[in-house]
Amino acid sequence: MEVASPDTARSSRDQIAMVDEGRRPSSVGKAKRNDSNPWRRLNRGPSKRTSWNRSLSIRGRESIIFVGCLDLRTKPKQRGGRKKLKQKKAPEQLYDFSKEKAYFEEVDAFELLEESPSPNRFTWKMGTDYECIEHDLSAILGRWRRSKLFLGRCMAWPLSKIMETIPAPSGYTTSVGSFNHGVAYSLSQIRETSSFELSESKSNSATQKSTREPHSEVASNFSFDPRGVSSRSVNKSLIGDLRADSVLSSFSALSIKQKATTTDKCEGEIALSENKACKVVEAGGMKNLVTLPRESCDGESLAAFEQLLMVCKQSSPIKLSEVFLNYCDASSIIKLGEGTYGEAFRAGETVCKVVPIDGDLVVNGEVQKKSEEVLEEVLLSLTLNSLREQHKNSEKLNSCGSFIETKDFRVCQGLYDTNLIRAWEDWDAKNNSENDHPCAFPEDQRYIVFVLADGGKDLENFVLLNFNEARSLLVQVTAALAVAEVACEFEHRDLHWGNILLRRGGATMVDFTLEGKKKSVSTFGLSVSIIDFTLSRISTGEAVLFLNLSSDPELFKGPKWNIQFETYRRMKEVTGECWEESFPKTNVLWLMYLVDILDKKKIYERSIKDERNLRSFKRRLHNFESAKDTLSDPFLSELLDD
Ligand SMILES: Nc1ncnc2c1ncn2[C@@H]1O[C@H](COP(=O)(O)OP(=O)(O)OP(=O)(O)O)[C@@H](O)[C@H]1O
Repeated sequence: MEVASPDTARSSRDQIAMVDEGRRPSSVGKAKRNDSNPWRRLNRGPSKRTSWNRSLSIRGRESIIFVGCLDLRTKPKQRGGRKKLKQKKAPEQLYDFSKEKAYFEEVDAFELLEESPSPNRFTWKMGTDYECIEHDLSAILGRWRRSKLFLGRCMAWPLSKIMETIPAPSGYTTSVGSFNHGVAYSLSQIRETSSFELSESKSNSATQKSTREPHSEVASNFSFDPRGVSSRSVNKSLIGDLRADSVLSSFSALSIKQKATTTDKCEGEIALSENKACKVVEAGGMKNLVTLPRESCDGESLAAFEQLLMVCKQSSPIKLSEVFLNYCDASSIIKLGEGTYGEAFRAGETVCKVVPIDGDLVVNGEVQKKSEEVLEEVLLSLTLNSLREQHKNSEKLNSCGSFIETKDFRVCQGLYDTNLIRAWEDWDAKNNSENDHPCAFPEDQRYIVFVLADGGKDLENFVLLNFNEARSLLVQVTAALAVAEVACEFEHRDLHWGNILLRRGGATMVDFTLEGKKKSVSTFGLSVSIIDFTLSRISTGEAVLFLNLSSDPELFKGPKWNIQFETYRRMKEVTGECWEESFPKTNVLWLMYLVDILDKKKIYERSIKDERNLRSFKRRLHNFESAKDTLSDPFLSELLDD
């Protein structure tokens, strides 16, 4: 039982609400600890966040880039019951890498400092409500897309093709046909000479490299089931004129694990180095493990990290304190809330969400996000921001202002700032944080800071006054989802009550444009902001960004009685686990969840008739396939002005 605290314009009587304690991984951190919750007690472990509430870092954001008929996604793992994906054909022809080569040369030659003025020299663009920094979404997207394309194409090759790209010493040929045990090839890159050496090893347990140049580093390890393999010649030259080291640096720039099929019908996995080591590769019942030297790892996140720096217009990471000083006095910083990944602090009129990235330290029971995942989240946020920009331009077909505005991003490095620690501890004393103390971060810890507009208080902790507010909330959320659905096939996929922020005192009407039609919603003084796009799916027009939720089975194992977990399970049914495809019905599922929350978990002034209307709306929701469809329901459309 939780006594909800009064909000600015709350009614005179105290409102008491039962609080739903079972929550999805990422929202656990938003909840106050409640020892009466049996689920929590069951899972109390040494770490504050427990295994069931682990979430996204083990999944990793994925993306598909549209290139003609090429599908450059990483293939999802096949599991029992999963719908087969429509596989687009891998390119039959060898790809012409000249453009990508030119791009990487351009990147190599790129002088960050030129494009990265110091933070003090930013040009500020005055928005209607607050200042924000201009981001060139298409340039960022283009840069990201080119690098993904390059990597995707390299990885789209069948294993046999990759083998053919390995220039062996003249006349070097190997036959693998007669082996009846595991075979692993280690591809060694000798930087000094820009040439390669293929080393072969045969072992039942672990790969042993038979030859290794003193200056070489293992860039990747191929392993496959040798059964059925006849023989293979590897003395082929590289494709086109692409330099071999470019191919390898692209391999090491992202950690990708992908099935590859040789022309000899044997299957195997290409495992690329991920921090410190190549993955364990299992094929044909064999396990092969290759440990990489440290140097090969640092390059791995470089491409994404450099792009992040570019997005932030930085030449190098800055200190956390430098970011906050842009917005407020250090002493005025207060912590507002926490999630599995981020700590949200108020800094003046903005909210800075600090997310540790790229480190080895497990934080809040989670592996830290990688630069490449963050980069895609940045792209997603900017795409949603563009709906706001369009909002200012009345000519646009689809626009709305209900997704939280991301004003800026910053890459930081160093110890957690003392003022942030003070704010963290103050919050902990009052709210009993579920997150790890930030003192644990090492000196070289990197962070991404999302500078956001202040959206107010989350629905879980906000006290609604009356049915009009509840209804307006539903209309505003549905309208925002409908606009984003139509504009960029957006699905939030995690719209629990911690991710809807509310504040009072705004305009009496909010406007949006849907398919060229301008509409307004009565707010009854309440304005809604939707946050946290970590699980969201979006199509930027050139790529689909999504998260393979099936990589984290825990997400679907929450208690049966919990509507939030039921919603994840329903999403799984609706999508058939094809998370990359568009299923606007998932937005409707979250609207059903919201109606349930407003019906069962929130207390506010409402009549019996209001309750009946809300429940019959919920029943009708089953018939809708998208938020856009839902908007036509009279329960919502009565609050809309054309
Ligand atoms: N723009 C904002 N304005 C006000 N409060 C915010 C804002 N962004 C985040 N918060 C607060 O911080 C909390 C955590 O934010 P958020 O959900 O984005 O973090 P997260 O780590 O991504 O969460 P998750 O665990 O869901 O992945 C929110 O529930 C909210 O209380």
